[in-house]
Amino acid sequence: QFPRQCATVEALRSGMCCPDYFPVFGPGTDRCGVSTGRGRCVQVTVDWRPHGPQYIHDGRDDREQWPIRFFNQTCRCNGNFSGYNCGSCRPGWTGPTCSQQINIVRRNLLDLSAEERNRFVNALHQAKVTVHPDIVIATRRREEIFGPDGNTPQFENISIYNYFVWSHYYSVRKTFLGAGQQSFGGVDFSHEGPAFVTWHRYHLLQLERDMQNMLQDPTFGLPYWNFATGQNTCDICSDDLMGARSNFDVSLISQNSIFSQWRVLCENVEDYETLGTICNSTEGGPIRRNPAGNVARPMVQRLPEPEDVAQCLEVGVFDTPPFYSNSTDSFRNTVEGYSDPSGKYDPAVRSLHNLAHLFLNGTGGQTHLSPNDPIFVLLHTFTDALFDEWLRRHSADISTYPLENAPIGHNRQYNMVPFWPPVTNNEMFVTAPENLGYSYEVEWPGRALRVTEMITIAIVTALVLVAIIFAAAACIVRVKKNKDELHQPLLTDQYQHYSDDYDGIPTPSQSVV
Ligand SMILES: O=C1C=c2cc(C(=O)O)[nH]c2=CC1=O
Repeated sequence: QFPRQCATVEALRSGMCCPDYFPVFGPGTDRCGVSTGRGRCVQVTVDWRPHGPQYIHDGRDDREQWPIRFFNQTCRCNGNFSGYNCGSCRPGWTGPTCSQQINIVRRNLLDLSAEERNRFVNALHQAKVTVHPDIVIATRRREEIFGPDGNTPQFENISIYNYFVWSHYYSVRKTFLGAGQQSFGGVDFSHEGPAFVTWHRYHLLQLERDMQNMLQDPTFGLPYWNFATGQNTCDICSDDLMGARSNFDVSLISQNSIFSQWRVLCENVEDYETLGTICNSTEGGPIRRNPAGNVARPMVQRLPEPEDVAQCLEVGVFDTPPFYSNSTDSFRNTVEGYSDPSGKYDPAVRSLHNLAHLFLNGTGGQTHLSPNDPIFVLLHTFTDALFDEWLRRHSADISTYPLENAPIGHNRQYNMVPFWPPVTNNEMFVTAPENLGYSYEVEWPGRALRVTEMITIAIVTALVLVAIIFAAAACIVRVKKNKDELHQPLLTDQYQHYSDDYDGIPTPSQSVV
């Protein structure tokens, strides 16, 4: 959420979070790398436009008009420079002056070689145990951020992967309304609205960049899981990938997988809600996963079909009013999985992204916990690939992305919670290869024909065939007639002339023949 340099009483009191890039003449002398033209410290721009009717507690949540409750000044970087102090590069650029263009390829996990699989699993584990070099998390609401003594900022270190988990939790946590009061759950800054695709896109970009820095490999790309297999098994749940099922407990991961050792973050959600605290970096129990094992809900015992993907990509409008989880004919609500794959909203349906989550049936199926299961990364890269393909096919048409009246956090110009430096939904609504420096190696399924289309094609084909047969018959008749006209009458004529009055000398008409 915030750079370590800004987790101080002074920074919080001043509202300024503009760390030095290289403080040549002491602290505060090179804010945002100003001395080398990387950037400068500016006022934060926030979205003041009205939000939708779902959120009714304005003034009560730190995430409103993000990030103004914490900071109102941030770095604005020039050119391809980026990051909290303009010390890094915009996605798609690398090198000391951020002038080298790169393209990262995100590949199907199942297409990786044994060595690549091993490297990816090890990289995830390294991210799980490596403290984030730049970012710390707030463990209290803004009201209590200075601690019991008013002088101890309540921030903690967190690992790179756990920061990925925590960011998701923070974006979906309920609004605390006071001790003894029920927290308000009608709020979600990353789901059930147009920001679903943009928020999760940035979430992944941030993890990918953190892992590139950790590995010192700017070409590292996150793979994806094509979850649209239509199967009732998890094809990436093997010990060389995301971990097989344990032989001892159906809902645990096999001990041959490193992921059986992972411990989850943000489990005690009831405590946070009643005490008004925030999840911290303390880990709890193991990852639970029981793919296709939810016997109470047969609908979530099978993964989406390839045909669902093909249909979803044909939904032509990005989002539709009320820009929520009951929107119909909305690409966003379809890929998120609250509509059926053709776009029709149906409250009983769970499809695509939602269905893949629920299929996992455990940690990965509960919104406040789901990124604890590393399958989350792969499930979301595939969802992002779908979003990118939709942007390509529909020419990145943002006209139906609402500027206002979307659920809180989802307006086009809203800064996505809890990312720092501020980044709007708008900035992620672009095709990835051209604007964000990554692309997907993926082949999309073609759409099967509908019954009406099949009938139409059959009728047209039959009509064309009949027309061809008629034309051919007419042709044959005409050729035959021509043949008759050319040969038979002439022979008859000639024969008649010669035979009728033949005297050995042809008449003028006979000599022409
Ligand atoms: O982690 C998630 C879990 C989800 C469950 C549903 C659902 O449709 O019930 N949706 C989810 C989204 C998540 O991100």
